[in-house]
Amino acid sequence: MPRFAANLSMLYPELDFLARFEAAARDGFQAVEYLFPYAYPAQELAALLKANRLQQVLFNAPPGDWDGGERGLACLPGREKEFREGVVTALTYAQALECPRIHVMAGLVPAGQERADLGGTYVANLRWAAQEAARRGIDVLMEPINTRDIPGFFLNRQDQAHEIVQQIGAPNLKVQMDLYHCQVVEGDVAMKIRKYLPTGRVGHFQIAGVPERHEPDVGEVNYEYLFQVIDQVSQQCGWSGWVGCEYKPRLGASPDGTSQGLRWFQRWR
Ligand SMILES: O=C(O)C(=O)[C@@H](O)CO
Ligand SMILES: [Mg+2]
Repeated sequence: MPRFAANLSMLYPELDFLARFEAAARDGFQAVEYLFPYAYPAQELAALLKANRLQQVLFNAPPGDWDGGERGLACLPGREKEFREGVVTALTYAQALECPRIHVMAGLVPAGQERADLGGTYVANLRWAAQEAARRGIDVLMEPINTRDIPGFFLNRQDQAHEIVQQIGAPNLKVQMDLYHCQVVEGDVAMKIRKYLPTGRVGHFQIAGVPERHEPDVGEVNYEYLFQVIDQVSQQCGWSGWVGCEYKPRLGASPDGTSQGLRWFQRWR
């Protein structure tokens, strides 16, 4: 049965970030993920996880100047030092939070540069990150993201990501398969789950309704069907990861809006 993690960067927007842990636990989640932990001491977050009996299953490495529009450093020539420092910071947090994986965002193709010019930097950075993470028993994830949400994002397709994972050949380098982005960019989602999950190269799923990125029971994708596909294929291949609920509640920040939108979660909690 798929196991679901609450994405605390998107869910519970009506609450302060630190209050979202308790809300997620109250709604029946046993795990959480979110973008960044760095605004808080790791020990404070670790205590919150423990108090609410939650596992941390994913967060992102520092992405560069997020407020300035950057979305990762991994593909950017000339930013290698900052990339490495960020990965070390992320791994230090991951150890303190007992989190088994970090997501390293690829970054935006800089104006005036071609995607093809950035592949070497991306591969070299990921290879380095995977080696560093392996020494600590942590997985490094790369996520294809659609360019409607993040114009200019370097990595967009599942096949691109899997090709790079195979090229680098590090067992702890995996793909974060966000089914929302997958549907927006390429479709044929169930067949892609069937194709890629048995390879052992999928480290994590994320979900959201398409196209508004609301609850999974809102929109054009039949997630009940996809959850059964994940369940069947996982049983066949022994996959035991998490599915991150990375969506914007359709009731927005109205009081209790996230909890009201969790009707779809009743039978999975
Ligand atoms: O945008 C997504 O999708 C994510 O999973 C984030 O980690 C990256 O912005
Ligand atoms: Mg995602």
